Amino acid sequence: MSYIVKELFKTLQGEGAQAGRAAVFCRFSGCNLWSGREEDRHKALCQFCDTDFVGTDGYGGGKFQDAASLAGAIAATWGKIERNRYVVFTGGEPLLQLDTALIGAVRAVGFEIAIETNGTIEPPKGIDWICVSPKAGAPLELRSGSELKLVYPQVDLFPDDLPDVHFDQYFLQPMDGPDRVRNTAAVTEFCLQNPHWRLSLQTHKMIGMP
Ligand SMILES: C[S@@+](CC[C@H](N)C(=O)[O-])C[C@H]1O[C@@H](n2cnc3c(N)ncnc32)[C@H](O)[C@@H]1O
Ligand SMILES: Nc1nc2[nH]cc(C(=O)O)c2c(=O)[nH]1
Ligand code: SF4
Ligand SMILES: [Mg+2]
Repeated sequence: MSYIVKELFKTLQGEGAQAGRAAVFCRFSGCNLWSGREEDRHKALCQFCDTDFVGTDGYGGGKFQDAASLAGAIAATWGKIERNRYVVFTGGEPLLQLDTALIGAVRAVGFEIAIETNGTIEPPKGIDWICVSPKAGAPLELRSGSELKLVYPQVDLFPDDLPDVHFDQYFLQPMDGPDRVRNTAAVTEFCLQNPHWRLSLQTHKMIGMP
């Protein structure tokens, strides 16, 4: 299977429980909840996306013919350090492309594997860290995993509206955009009143990391 990748870069995980950890981010192109075109945003199911995932023109992006070649590019992006190898598959929606072949290929070169997903697609086996970020109006197929990271506020999707979910950790992430400051204050207050939820800040944006 070939893989269409928007960008491939080394950074620090900016969000959630693994924030601050060095990682290679493999951003797959394409999403099932928005075309990625601005002219479509107003009619998309997910309308608040902060990411360009269209095409293959980002840093390290491209079409990779097979799992071995993409795993090789991920390993080259990480560099020679052997310890704590960590790759985060994201997008776009990574579960449109991530498969057992790629999971096996990156594990074979020593990587711990994480995913950032909107929770609408069942993942293949073998992922070490599953971060699910539900979207209002989209079916939530994935109801368990390592962390649930809910962008807040979303119309018609409140933290306690998520029935029958079983995650190890629960995060609220202020929606970035014109109301970021107000949204951050709202998340802070919500977490003070509901202490099983924790604040997730997009720290990479604060320190100028991709
Ligand atoms: C760009 S998405 C890609 C992965 C997957 N499609 C998803 O939605 O989880 C990566 C993370 O950024 C979050 N995100 C997207 N737009 C955001 C925004 N405007 N403010 C805060 N977080 C945002 C998503 O909810 C998700 O947790
Ligand atoms: N540094 C950094 N951390 C991230 N955590 C989730 C991200 C994403 O876009 O999936 C992301 C990202 O784009 N950059
Ligand atoms: S589901 Fe994720 S990648 Fe798709 S539009 Fe929403 S935030 Fe962006
Ligand atoms: Mg991002």
